[in-house]
Amino acid sequence: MSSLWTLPDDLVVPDLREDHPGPGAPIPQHWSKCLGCGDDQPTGLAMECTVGEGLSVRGRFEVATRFQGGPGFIHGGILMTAFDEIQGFACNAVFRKPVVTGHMGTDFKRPIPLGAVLEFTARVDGTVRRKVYTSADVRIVDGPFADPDVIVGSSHGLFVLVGHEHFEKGKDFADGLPGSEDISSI
Ligand SMILES: CCCCCCCC/C=C\CCCCCCCC(=O)SCCNC(=O)CCNC(=O)[C@H](O)C(C)(C)COP(=O)(O)OP(=O)(O)OC[C@H]1O[C@@H](n2cnc3c(N)ncnc32)[C@H](O)[C@@H]1OP(=O)(O)O
Repeated sequence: MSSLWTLPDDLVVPDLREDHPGPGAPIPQHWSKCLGCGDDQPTGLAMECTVGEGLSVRGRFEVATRFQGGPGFIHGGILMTAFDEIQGFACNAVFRKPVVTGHMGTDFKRPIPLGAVLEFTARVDGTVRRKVYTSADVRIVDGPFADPDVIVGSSHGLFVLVGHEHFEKGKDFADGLPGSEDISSI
C-alpha cells in the first residue's frame, strides 16, 4: 500500500545544519504535556527520541496496557500517534522550526502485542516550499514478538512548516504553556 505515496519531482533534499548534533544525541520533549513525548502527560506515550543518521531521528516507547485496541494488541490510532510524533521530530531536528501534520498514511504490517518495546526511525525525505515529506518505520526490539529485522509498520507524512503564531490561537485552551521546552532549544 505504500506505493500509493509518491514523492514530487521537484523535491529538495536539505543539507544538515553545521551545528546538527551527532547520532545518539538525545532530543528533548518539545512540550511536557504532549501526548507523544511529554513527561507531564500521564496518559501519553512518553516517547524517547534521539538523533539518527543523516536526516533521521529515532524514537522508542513500550506498548502499555492502556494502548490496547483488539485484545492483546496495540490500537492502530496509538501507532499513528507515535508515527506523527517521530516524523514531526524528524522535521524539527532538521529545520529547528515548528511543523504541523498535514497528511499521514500508515501501513500496519504485523500485529503488535502489549508489552512490546517499539523502535521507530523517521527521516526527512525532502521539501517543496513549506511542505516537508517524511517517512518512518517501526520494529519490535524487546518484549513479545521482538525481532529487530522485521518492520511491523511504516508511515509517510507531509508536514508543513509554520510560524510560532500558529500556536497563538491555542493558548487560551492550553493546559499550561511551554516554557523552557521552547522548541528552538532542540
Ligand atoms: C508558542 C508555542 C510553540 C510550540 C511549538 C511546538 C511545535 C513543535 C514542533 C515540532 C515537534 C514535532 C512533534 C509534533 C508532532 C505532532 C504534530 C501534530 O500532530 S500537529 C496537529 C495536527 N495538524 C494540524 O492541526 C494542522 C491543521 N492544519 C493547518 O493548520 C493548515 O491546514 C496548515 C498549517 C497545515 C496549512 O495551512 P496554511 O494556510 O499555512 O498553508 P497552505 O497554503 O494551505 O498549505 C501549504 C502547502 O501545504 C499543502 N498542504 C496543506 N495541507 C495539506 C494536506 N492535508 N495534504 C497535502 N498537502 C497539503 C498545500 O497544498 C500547500 O502546498 P503548495 O506549497 O501550495 O504546493
